[in-house]
Amino acid sequence: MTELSRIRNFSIVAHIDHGKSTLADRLIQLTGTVAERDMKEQLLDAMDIERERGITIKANTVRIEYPAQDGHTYVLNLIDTPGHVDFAYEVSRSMQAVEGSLLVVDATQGVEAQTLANVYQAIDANHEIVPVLNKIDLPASEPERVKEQIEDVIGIEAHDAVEISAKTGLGIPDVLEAIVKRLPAPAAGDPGAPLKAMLVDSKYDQYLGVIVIVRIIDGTLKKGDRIRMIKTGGTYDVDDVGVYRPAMTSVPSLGPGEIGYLNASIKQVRDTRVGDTITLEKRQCETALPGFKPSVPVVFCGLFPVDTNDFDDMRDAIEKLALNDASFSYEMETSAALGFGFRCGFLGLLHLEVIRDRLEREYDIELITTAPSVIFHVYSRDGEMTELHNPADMPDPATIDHIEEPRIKATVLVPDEYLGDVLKLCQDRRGIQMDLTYAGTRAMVVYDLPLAEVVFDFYDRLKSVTKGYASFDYQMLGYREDNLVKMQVLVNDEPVDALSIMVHRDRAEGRGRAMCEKLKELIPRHMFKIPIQAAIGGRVIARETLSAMRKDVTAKCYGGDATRKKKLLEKQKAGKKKMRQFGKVEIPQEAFINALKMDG
Ligand SMILES: Nc1nc2c(ncn2[C@@H]2O[C@H](COP(=O)(O)OP(=O)(O)OP(=O)(O)O)[C@@H](O)[C@H]2O)c(=O)[nH]1
Repeated sequence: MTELSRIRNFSIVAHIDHGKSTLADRLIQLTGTVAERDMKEQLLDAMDIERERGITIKANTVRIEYPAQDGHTYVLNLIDTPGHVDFAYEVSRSMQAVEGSLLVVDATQGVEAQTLANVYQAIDANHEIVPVLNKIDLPASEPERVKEQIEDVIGIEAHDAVEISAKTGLGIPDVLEAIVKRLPAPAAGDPGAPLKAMLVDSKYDQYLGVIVIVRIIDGTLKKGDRIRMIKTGGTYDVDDVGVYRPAMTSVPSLGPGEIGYLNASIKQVRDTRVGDTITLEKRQCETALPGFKPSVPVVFCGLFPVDTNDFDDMRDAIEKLALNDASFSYEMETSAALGFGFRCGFLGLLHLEVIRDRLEREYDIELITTAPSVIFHVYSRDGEMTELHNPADMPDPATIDHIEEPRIKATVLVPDEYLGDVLKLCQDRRGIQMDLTYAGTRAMVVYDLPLAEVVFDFYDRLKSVTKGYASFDYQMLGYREDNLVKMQVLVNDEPVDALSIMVHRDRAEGRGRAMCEKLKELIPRHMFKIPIQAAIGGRVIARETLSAMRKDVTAKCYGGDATRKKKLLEKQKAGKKKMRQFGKVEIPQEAFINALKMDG
């Protein structure tokens, strides 16, 4: 057990790409926590998707031993937090487990939307905060300007910010000293008291089962203890207790102030709740840690196998994924158009992408993803509210009194010259401006927006209209009534349920027209004429006609060119695999998503 005054627990908060993972790597490297030859970039980002996209999805932790200038050796526990908005809840939980934060800001970029969102969470958790300006090796870096910006926008002292380059290693020793000198030691706990530990995070290990990250408040945790999770009520025998250095290393026990892992033959991540209190079965602590909210899915979409024969494999894969991701929900869904599949719920769009990628990659299943949607609250005339997860389940409009939709508070930081485009985009998405302020040459715009207008392609559009210079973050505001209707699409007079969406009445015609035009381009011609219509209830509001095909694809290859002909036919065949049959019409997979994209 380490003496409390020699422990520092901290996290690193930053906007995506400002260098959080690179800094963590340097801290680990400089303290010799990992032998030089084992050093690979971004040690903490384990999953492939994380590596490829350079984003941190799941929080990780590492223990570093640092001999400080004062002659004492300190134990530094770093909790790496996810950087993306979808995982804000995990960030807020892991913040509770530490006392301080390094606020990393890219000195060439300055404060961004997620810098703000994350630092406010650190402030909420009463953290001591050390600002760190990264990337000062770059000629474009402006540390002085960014310091001023941190003071103006965030409102914390920044004149003594540590200036570093996580890439070259410049200034890293100063960061270590600042952690020891400027961050507080953990509050005193009683090692003899009944165990009280916070469940910070849990993850699944292929060989070891569920590994739980804990922060000890009071008492001592050791191998052989029988523990109880207060909220879930589960009891387990502890097989191993240890710390990440960053490799898992067993220790005899963990005491107050310490952060480490426990392994207790827990079968699934679902059995653990981030924020739960862990105590001993025999000697329980009197009070649990302050409550936590379970993370609830906010974005829903249907996932269907392209090849209906893959359904059983897909069910197995989804069940496996769900065991280890408590924030992902699913239920079976049958679509007249797409057959058997699943309606799945996610924390946000990135989460959706991650799960879809994993299904396709790790389990080799080709998927059709229907348009993401949100949960609408549908109030019937007799005052009852039902949650609508899928536009296809919309009750008879005659029975509906009104419909409410979730709204968000979106914060966008953007250089001046793109401000006009951002305002237009938000306005187009039914946004209501709440605030507009300036921080240097950047504008900070706050909008009240319907989540439904954001989940689909808002972020892509924002990036494209601002050439990637805008940053974005959001939080839920609650539900509000609006004039919402369900719009259906009919192809060859048959409704395609996977293309049904909820839209604002005033926008229905525009959206309907755009979708019909898109589908006309996306659906290949057939031997017959195909009407494509958008309708609200029984009323058609937009219509296009796809004319009949005149000649087959190989017609223009005259007799001789056999290979070319074969290639064309093969291409056509491959294309077929990705098509779905709707009545007599085949619709290509990409049509389901592309038809819904809203262009400028
Ligand atoms: N020139 C320069 N580049 C850096 C420095 N620090 C990080 N980078 C680069 O910036 C990019 C982003 O760094 P990451 O460490 O992945 O950023 P991050 O904040 O961890 O990103 P997330 O994990 O997605 O939140 C990488 O390409 C790094 O190589 C630095 O000091 N100087």
